[in-house]
Amino acid sequence: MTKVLYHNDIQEEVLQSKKIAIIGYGSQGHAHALNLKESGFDVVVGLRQGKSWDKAVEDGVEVKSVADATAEADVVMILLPDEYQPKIYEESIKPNLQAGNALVFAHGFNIHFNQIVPPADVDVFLIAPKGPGHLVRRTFEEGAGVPALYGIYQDFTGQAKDIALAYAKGIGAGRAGILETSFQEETETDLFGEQAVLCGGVSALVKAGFETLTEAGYQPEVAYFECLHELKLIVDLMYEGGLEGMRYSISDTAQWGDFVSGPRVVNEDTKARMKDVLTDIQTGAFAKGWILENQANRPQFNAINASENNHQIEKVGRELRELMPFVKQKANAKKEVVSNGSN
Ligand SMILES: NC(=O)C1=CN([C@@H]2O[C@H](COP(=O)(O)OP(=O)(O)OC[C@H]3O[C@@H](n4cnc5c(N)ncnc54)[C@H](OP(=O)(O)O)[C@@H]3O)[C@@H](O)[C@H]2O)C=CC1
Ligand SMILES: CC[C@](O)(C(C)=O)C(=O)O
Ligand SMILES: [Mg+2]
Ligand SMILES: [Mg+2]
Repeated sequence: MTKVLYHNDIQEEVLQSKKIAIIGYGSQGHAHALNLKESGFDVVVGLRQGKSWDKAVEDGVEVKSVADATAEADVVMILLPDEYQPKIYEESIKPNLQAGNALVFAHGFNIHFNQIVPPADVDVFLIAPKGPGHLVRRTFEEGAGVPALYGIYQDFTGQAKDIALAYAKGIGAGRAGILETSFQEETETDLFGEQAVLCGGVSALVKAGFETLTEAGYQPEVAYFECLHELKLIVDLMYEGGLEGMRYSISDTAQWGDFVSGPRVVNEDTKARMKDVLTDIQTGAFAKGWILENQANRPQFNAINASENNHQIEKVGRELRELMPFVKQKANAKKEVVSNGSN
């Protein structure tokens, strides 16, 4: 079995004498900055003036411009949106990197697809949490953590692995498990997971289920609770006990329906489509399309986003969540950071 490292396997001294610049204070940025700071590390956040800057100051974190934070740091973690990283790297990070610094990513996209080409005299590695940034923060505060992958692209100092592991420990990943990967594996599996399963696959499945019920004349509220709201409760059981743990808690009727009807919906045809998605990722076709979409100022992204937000499942969901204060509270907490972080 692949070696999984945990909290007590890792020495953090190598990072204690270093200054860490977290560039960006969005979903991942705020979590890394606050978790590392509370783990005892010396953190500065690099930003432009704006909402994230104000939020970071409010959170008690030292904030400087991207150029100044990079210039004074030994370890520079880029937690900007992937699509903006190359430009900000060229303008403000690259000119301020010094030999022996570490350049760090939470996702391998820009290195793997050659959008950022780092100098030869720095360490380059990734620490990729396998979970949303807001959960990296929330689980850390709860005394738990989100697993992370580490991968070394360039080891100029000979210390890249030790620094990477200390960083992963500092954000709390050692409580859940830290695994070695490569930039290629992380990039391709992360893109595949978010497109085919976690985000794209699940959203399409939920919407198709909702539409099937409402088009058959069932109440949208019933369809919302059945196909979206309850998904979290079912996935929580999978998170805790795998498919077996989920099946332990559901009725035998549900489990039989799971066995006989699940494969009628997701089957070899679906797997063939998943393989197409993976091929587009591996060949770089997906990356090329995303880069071009950004160069054209996102016409398709914006149009699809507007139409998705207008779907009946979203309208009915907004109304129902207003009446569930325990759900609303968490959504608002997330929105506050997201609206401060996203473009
Ligand atoms: N989201 C996630 O949970 C995960 C993300 N990752 C990776 O982590 C990285 C960061 O992603 P994510 O956290 O989603 O990013 P976000 O979209 O949440 O980051 C937004 C942050 O970037 C700042 N920013 C944007 N443009 C600029 C600019 N021109 N100059 C300075 N700051 C700027 C924003 O500041 P402002 O308020 O001024 O706009 C904000 O603080 C990506 O590589 C992603 O793939 C990896 C694992 C999971
Ligand atoms: C699943 C989406 C993700 O890969 C993540 C939260 O891990 C992302 O890029 O946001
Ligand atoms: Mg991702
Ligand atoms: Mg991911």
